[in-house]
Amino acid sequence: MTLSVRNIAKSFGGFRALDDVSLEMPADGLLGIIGPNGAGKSTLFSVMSGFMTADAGGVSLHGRPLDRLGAAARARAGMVRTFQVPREFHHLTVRENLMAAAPGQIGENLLGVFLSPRRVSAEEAAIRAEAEATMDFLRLSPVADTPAGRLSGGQKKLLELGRALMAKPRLILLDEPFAGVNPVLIGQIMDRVAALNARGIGFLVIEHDLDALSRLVPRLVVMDRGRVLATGAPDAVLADPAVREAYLGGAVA
Ligand SMILES: Nc1ncnc2c1ncn2[C@@H]1O[C@H](COP(=O)(O)OP(=O)(O)OP(=O)(O)O)[C@@H](O)[C@H]1O
Repeated sequence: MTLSVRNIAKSFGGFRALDDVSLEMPADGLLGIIGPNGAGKSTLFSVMSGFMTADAGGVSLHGRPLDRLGAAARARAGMVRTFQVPREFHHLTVRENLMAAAPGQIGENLLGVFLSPRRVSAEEAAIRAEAEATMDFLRLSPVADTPAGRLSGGQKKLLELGRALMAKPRLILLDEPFAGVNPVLIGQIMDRVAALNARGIGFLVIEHDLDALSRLVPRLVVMDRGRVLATGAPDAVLADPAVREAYLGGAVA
């Protein structure tokens, strides 16, 4: 089973943010995406997850083209993304944020409440149980009743991962999961991602912390100015002179 990105192009005005980007990975794999600021990494995630439409090219998951689907439908098809700046509801608690992220709630549809109140409350109980299990898995239970706005940077990233998990995805696109996170919580996030991957959930991870990312993923894609510059094992890719030149202007240690 494969995630396949073929010849994606995306321009903003006259500026080509993505220029013929293709990549492929096993849908249950772990792939890192690196590159200098403005390389097009987040734009690629936006196009893949259906938050933006591509000008050309396509994405398929398990051979199924996703291009005609919006973000919610792609999430139902198994692919969800997180954001560089977490998008939690600040005033809601951690538990409420997780429950609000569950897709396809009958209770959201007012008619459903009148037609099948029992189904609505059964569904709410199931979502609540799922939120508890997710908090337990991510070790967020101690802050279950804390408003998300009061969490540390790392806890917010864990909550962002938890909100993605509530959609029961097969593949998660993580945008900078370690940015602004202290080293202890970076270790915890890495550990949880590895545990989820062992259960068969695939990950694409955009990250500037090359040290942490290289420990997490077996394969990296390097992007530069909207194109894929190199692909391979972290050690080999980071030793590539073209990558060193493009990425941090040759200053990769
Ligand atoms: N909505 C938009 N409108 C106009 N230009 C955009 C838009 N989104 C991104 N860009 C531009 O496209 C380019 C790629 O941006 P993108 O955020 O994808 O890069 P990135 O590799 O994720 O960078 P960073 O590592 O800094 O997050 C940048 O020059 C950015 O200014």
